[in-house]
Amino acid sequence: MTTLLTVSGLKAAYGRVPILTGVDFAMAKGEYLGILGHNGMGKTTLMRTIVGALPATGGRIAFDGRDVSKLATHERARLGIGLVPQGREIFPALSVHENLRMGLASARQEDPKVIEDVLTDFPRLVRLLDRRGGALSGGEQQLLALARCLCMRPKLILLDEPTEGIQPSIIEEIIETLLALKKRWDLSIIIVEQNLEFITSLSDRVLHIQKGRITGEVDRADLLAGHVGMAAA
Ligand SMILES: Nc1ncnc2c1ncn2[C@@H]1O[C@H](COP(=O)(O)OP(=O)(O)OP(=O)(O)O)[C@@H](O)[C@H]1O
Repeated sequence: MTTLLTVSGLKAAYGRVPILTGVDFAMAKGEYLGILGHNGMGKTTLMRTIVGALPATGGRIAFDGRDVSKLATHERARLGIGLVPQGREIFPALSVHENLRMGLASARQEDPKVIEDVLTDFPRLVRLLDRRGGALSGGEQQLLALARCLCMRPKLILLDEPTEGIQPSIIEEIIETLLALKKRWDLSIIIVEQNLEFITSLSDRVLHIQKGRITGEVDRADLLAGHVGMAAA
């Protein structure tokens, strides 16, 4: 197993209010890691601290063999850490194709062929390339946000609540897309979710976060046996 990400004693706060109180975990290259936790437990804060949108107040983040704790967000993106944020944040006035080009802009190398390559895994987007981002359904926007992130050729994607407000039929399509990506790309993903079925379908392992720290872990065998909810209780 090759380790891709190691988070040690990570702390973060909003002003004087501590939110992450010492997060510890490691993940392997190629792993899909789920993070489950109730509202307000610090899931989004953890994602924001890993990408550098929120400065850590303590601890260390090592990515691909290098300490990235002090690097700026764009430097972490160039090294291969991508975020698909909660709420998706696509550009509503830009077309689907233009949104994908924005993803290219944060890539290590801007190669326009990457968009074509990424689109092979997103047939639904191929039919919508000229449509404005704001005119897409929530599920289509989620697929676009994921495709846009892939255009920067990340090694690690942080997916924050991808199923929020999305129809079940397209949730199924997102699961299939992520499983196809796992086979075709050398990709690792952290999936923050409250949807148990979604997280179980995709994760090799699930961590449970409570009050800003990791308090439990469920492996693949227990996930398949349906024990994930118990760990989150
Ligand atoms: N910008 C902010 N300023 C101050 N407090 C914040 C800010 N963002 C989040 N918080 C607080 O930090 C805590 C953790 O929030 P966070 O968004 O990380 O939780 P979460 O586990 O992702 O929750 P959810 O499932 O509801 O998205 C919450 O108490 C929240 O109110």
